[in-house]
Amino acid sequence: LKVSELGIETQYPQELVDVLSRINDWGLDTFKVEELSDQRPLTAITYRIFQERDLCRIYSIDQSTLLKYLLMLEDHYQQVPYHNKAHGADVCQSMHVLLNASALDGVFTDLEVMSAIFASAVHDVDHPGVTNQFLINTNSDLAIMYNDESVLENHHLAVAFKLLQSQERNIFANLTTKQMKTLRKMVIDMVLATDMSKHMQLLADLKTMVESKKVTGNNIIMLETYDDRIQVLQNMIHCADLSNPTKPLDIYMRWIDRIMEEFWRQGDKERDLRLEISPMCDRRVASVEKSQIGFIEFIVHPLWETWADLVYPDANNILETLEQNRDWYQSHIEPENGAFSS
Ligand SMILES: O[C@@H](CN1CCOCC1)Cn1nccc1-c1ccc(OC(F)F)c(OC2CCCC2)c1
Ligand SMILES: [Zn+2]
Repeated sequence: LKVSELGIETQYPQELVDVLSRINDWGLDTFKVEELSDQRPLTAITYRIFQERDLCRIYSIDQSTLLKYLLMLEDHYQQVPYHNKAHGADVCQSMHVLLNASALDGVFTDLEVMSAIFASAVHDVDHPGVTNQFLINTNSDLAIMYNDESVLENHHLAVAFKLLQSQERNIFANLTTKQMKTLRKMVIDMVLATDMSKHMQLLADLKTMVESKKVTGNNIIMLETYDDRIQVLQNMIHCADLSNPTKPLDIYMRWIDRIMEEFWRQGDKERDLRLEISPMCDRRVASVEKSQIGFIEFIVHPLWETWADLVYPDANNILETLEQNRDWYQSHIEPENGAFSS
C-alpha cells in the first residue's frame, strides 16, 4: 500500500500505511487506525479492504464515489462510547478476516463477499447508544417506526441504503438490477441477524449445520442453497460483532471500557426517568469482570466454539485466545471481602 492510496488525509501517512499492513490479521489495532486516520477508521479500513479484494475493478465502482459514500456513512455513526465508527470499522475488518478462512476458499461469490463487507461496515450506523429494549420502554420514535421489532437493526439498514440514493454516493450504480436485488436482500438478512434476540436461533441452526457438514475432497464446506449460504454469512457477521473477547487482551479491555461506559450512560438515563435500571447498566453496582465471564460462558464461547467446528481448524487460534482471556478474568476476580462473600 502506498501513501497515495490511503483515500483519506492524515498527518501520519506512513504510520497509517504500516498499521493497515495488518488488514488481513485478527490482531489489527482498530484504535491505532482511529488515531492515525484523523478519526476516520471506518473509511480507512473499508477502503483498504475494497482495494485488497479488488472490488472497485470487479464492480466498476468509482473510487471517489466509494470514498464519498464511506465518509458520509462514517459521519452518520454517532459519537457514543461503544457503538461508534470504530466498532463499525472493527466488525468490518473482523468479517474480512473470517471470509478468508481456508475452509471457505472459493465458497462465496464476489457479490456475496462485497455484500458481507458492506453489511459489516454499515451494521450499526446511527446507533444511539441504547438498547432495543430501552427504545421500546421509552416509546421512542424508532420503536414506533419499527413496531418494536429489531428496531435498531432496521434503522441501521434504512440509513445505510438511504445514503446510497444520491448519484454521487451510489457505489452500486454499475451493478445489474439482479445483482443489486441480491446484494440488498443479503445485506438486510445479515444486518437483521446482528439483533441479539436472534442469537439462540442462529446458534441452534449453526450447530445443526455443523452436525451435517458436507465438505469437498480438500475440506471445503459445500453450501448448496441460499438459506445455507446466508446462514453462514449471518453467523459470520454475528461472530464478528461478538469478537471483542477473542482479540488480544489489551484490545479486548479497551472495548470493555467502551461498552461499560455506554451501558452505564443508559443506566443513568433509566435512573433519571425512574425506570428500572437494566442489567449491568448501574455504574454504582458494577462487577465488570464477572459479567464478562458470564458473557463469554453463556454467549461468546458457545458461538465461537461452534464456528471453530464449522471452519476447523481455521479459527483455532481465535478460540484459544478467547479461552486464555476467559481464564485471565477467572483468575483476576477480586475476592469479595469475607463478610459478604456467599
Ligand atoms: O449486550 C450483549 C448481549 N447481552 C444479552 C443479554 O444479557 C446481557 C448481554 C452483547 N452486546 N450487544 C451489543 C453490544 C454487546 C456487547 C459487546 C461487547 C461486550 O463486552 C466486551 F466484549 F467488550 C459486551 O459486554 C456486555 C457487558 C457485560 C456482559 C455483556 C456487550
Ligand atoms: Zn455491532
